[in-house]
Amino acid sequence: MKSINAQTVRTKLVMIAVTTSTLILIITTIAFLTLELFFGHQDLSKKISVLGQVIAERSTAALTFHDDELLHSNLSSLLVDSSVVKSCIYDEEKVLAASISAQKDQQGCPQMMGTLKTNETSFVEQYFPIKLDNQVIGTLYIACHNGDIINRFKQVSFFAVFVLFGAIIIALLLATRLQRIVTSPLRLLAATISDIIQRNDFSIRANKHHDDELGHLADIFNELLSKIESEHSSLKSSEEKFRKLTSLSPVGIFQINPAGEIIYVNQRWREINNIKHQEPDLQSWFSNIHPEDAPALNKLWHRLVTEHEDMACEVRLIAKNGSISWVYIQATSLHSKEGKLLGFLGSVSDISELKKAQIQMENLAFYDPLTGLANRRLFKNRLAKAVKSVQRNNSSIALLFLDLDQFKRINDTLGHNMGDALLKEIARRLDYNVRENDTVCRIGGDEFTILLTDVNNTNDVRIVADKILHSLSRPFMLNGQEIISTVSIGITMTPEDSINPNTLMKNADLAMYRAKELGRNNFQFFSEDMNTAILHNLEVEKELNIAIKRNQFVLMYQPKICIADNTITGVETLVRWRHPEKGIIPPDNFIPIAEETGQIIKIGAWVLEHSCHEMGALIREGLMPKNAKVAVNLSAKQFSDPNLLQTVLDILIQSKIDPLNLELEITESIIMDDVEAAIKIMEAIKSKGIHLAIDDFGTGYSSLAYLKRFPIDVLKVDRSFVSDIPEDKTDMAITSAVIAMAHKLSMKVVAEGIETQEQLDFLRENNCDDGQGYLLSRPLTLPQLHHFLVSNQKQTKVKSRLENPNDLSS
Ligand SMILES: Nc1nc2c(ncn2[C@@H]2O[C@H](COP(=O)(O)O[C@H]3[C@@H](O)[C@H](n4cnc5c(=O)[nH]c(N)nc54)O[C@@H]3COP(=O)(O)O)[C@@H](O)[C@H]2O)c(=O)[nH]1
Repeated sequence: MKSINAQTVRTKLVMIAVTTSTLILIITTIAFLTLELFFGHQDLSKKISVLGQVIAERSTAALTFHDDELLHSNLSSLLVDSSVVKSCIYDEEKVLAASISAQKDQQGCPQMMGTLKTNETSFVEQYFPIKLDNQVIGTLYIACHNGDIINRFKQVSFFAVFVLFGAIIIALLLATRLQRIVTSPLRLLAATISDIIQRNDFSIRANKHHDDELGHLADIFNELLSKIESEHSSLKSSEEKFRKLTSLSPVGIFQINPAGEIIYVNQRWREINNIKHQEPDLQSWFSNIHPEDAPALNKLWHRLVTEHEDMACEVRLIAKNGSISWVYIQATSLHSKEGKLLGFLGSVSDISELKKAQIQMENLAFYDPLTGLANRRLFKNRLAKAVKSVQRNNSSIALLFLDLDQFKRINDTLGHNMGDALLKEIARRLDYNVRENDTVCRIGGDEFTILLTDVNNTNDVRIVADKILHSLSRPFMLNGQEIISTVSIGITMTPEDSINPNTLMKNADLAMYRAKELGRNNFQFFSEDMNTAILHNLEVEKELNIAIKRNQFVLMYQPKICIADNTITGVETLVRWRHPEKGIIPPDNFIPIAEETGQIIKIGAWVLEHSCHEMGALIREGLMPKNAKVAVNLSAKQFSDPNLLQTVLDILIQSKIDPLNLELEITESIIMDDVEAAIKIMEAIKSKGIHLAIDDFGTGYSSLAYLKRFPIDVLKVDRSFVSDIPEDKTDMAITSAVIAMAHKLSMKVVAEGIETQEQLDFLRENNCDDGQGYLLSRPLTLPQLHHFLVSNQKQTKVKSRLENPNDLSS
């Protein structure tokens, strides 16, 4: 038999209802029957009491007068009542009269008063004192049989049991009916729920039958369903969104359950990991990770799984065909509201392209894209590290600073592509000539640096530098063309020279300049005197500032003479610095410093202004021919100064001379520095009618192709060619060729540094236009020039008179 808890609600309801009703009925019946019994007895007692009192009173006289007959008659009257079984009258002790119902009494009256008490349950007995004047003279005993009461009780009990059973049956029927009222809505609710579950349809609603608590329950249930339905639909739609998003996602998405099994991956994940159809599993996925990246990933993964720490890392995946791709894996743990671990969600992105770009960027950041060598940044980095290690290991390193000689010329004459090809080849040769531990770097343009580590002494470095010079001195074959390129190398050593990377760079740079000064294609070790030179230059710079402010410059004028007729064609202005303590300082001692510091702009303007002013005065005074020219040297910085032309024009206006009276001398090397830009500047100057001269021609590697394009009026043959005439036949040949070539290009030729008559004669024979040199005149101060011009004029007149005695005008 099932326990009550295991019973259905229906059974429970019926059982409870029936049991309750039965119990109530039984209790009620028992109470009723008990009362029935009790009241039966009470009625009987009352009846005996009334009868007893009446008979006791009526027996007083009979007893007083010993009237037995009356006593008997009184007692007999009692027997009229069918319930009275016996009645007796006693005097003090013994029975005086008795009336006994024959059918009902078996024992008769008790003989003695003392034995009157009895335990007889089937009788109701009472004693009544018979009094006379308040004196008990006897006792009336009445015993009634309770058989009627019992009979009645039995009948009532029978009826009650009958009613009880009837009531129980009715209760059972009603309980059955009642349980139906209660359980059928519940059953319908349960059916609705199972329907919803089976059909997974949250739009189904429970029917409400009555407006009672169950109806309310149906309402609440339906309300709950509405909520679930809306949440379900929003869950569905967000799930749908998630599915769509993940299917469209360019990122691979994966989900892992707490047991570590992959339970979801999107299409992109499959594509990235090259797992097309098979069920994805974590182990085989991780087995594709590059062995070098696996430990880091495993560590992070372990932390994710054990400590639920979010992870992100970049790893390489190896495909079946061996190709490698970079992926970025991110993962996080998922928890329920209660904090229970639900699993892990992660993403995988293919970052191969990004990595490629990153590597390229890194390469760009640290390597020279043209040559593939380390760039300045990487070099500085390595130099700083090397210097530190030198300090730790007591070793030595050497820093070589290389600058290609005349690279610009190659670039300009042969084109940038050729220049690039040359740089690449030079880079290759440099790299070839050093050890693997050494660093070769292109720090920009045509400048390279080399870091030689583990150097024992300067001899080691000499050997490398020699190797490099030798290697680069071999001709380069580029695009079928043979190119010669040399390099100047400055070398500094650490810790001897410095342990500061910046100072080392500066040292090497200085040494390289010294190598250039010493004729290029050589190497020089840094020495302290180079630093001394720097300090000297700084001193000069400071003093030049004062000189500019205090007008400490003076001009010298070196006349230019027409070689054919010895007439003055003009002067070249040569600046001097009249130092208050050091005396006259020649331009070579301060112009390069002024050029480097930019002070040349102010000094140059001052020279131009005074030159033009004096020339104007000399022309106006008639000491100079109207077409005479004052030649002013322009430095590189002046030439490229964007304000140059305006400055010159302003000065021409102020000094009131014609542009034709001004000639600007530019060295060949200035022009060759940036040919195209130089041509533009020269054309602008030329367009204003100002003459242009190439100074020091023959030293600056300009080619004929370029010369043709230069808007030049005068070509000044460098002193170095003139000085060896007539000893050096080559110089003579070059000088005559230059004169011829210049004439072909409609240029005038001025020969510089004429010191001997032979030189002058040679130049005259070769049709050189003008000459300049100590033979003709040293540079002169303004008063000296005045004197020179005056005496020259006189000489010219005398000579003219001698040659043309009839000409009165001269
Ligand atoms: N940018 C500027 N440069 C200038 C200026 N003034 C001069 N200079 C340049 O300084 C260099 C040296 O000039 P200087 O010491 O004045 O020497 C000049 C002549 O004195 C010297 N010269 C002339 N004739 C002879 C000679 O027969 N023999 C000989 N040994 N030297 C001689 O040559 C210098 C002039 O040369 P150049 O300019 O090439 O014609 C010099 O390069 C000047 O250009 C200035 O204001 N600005």
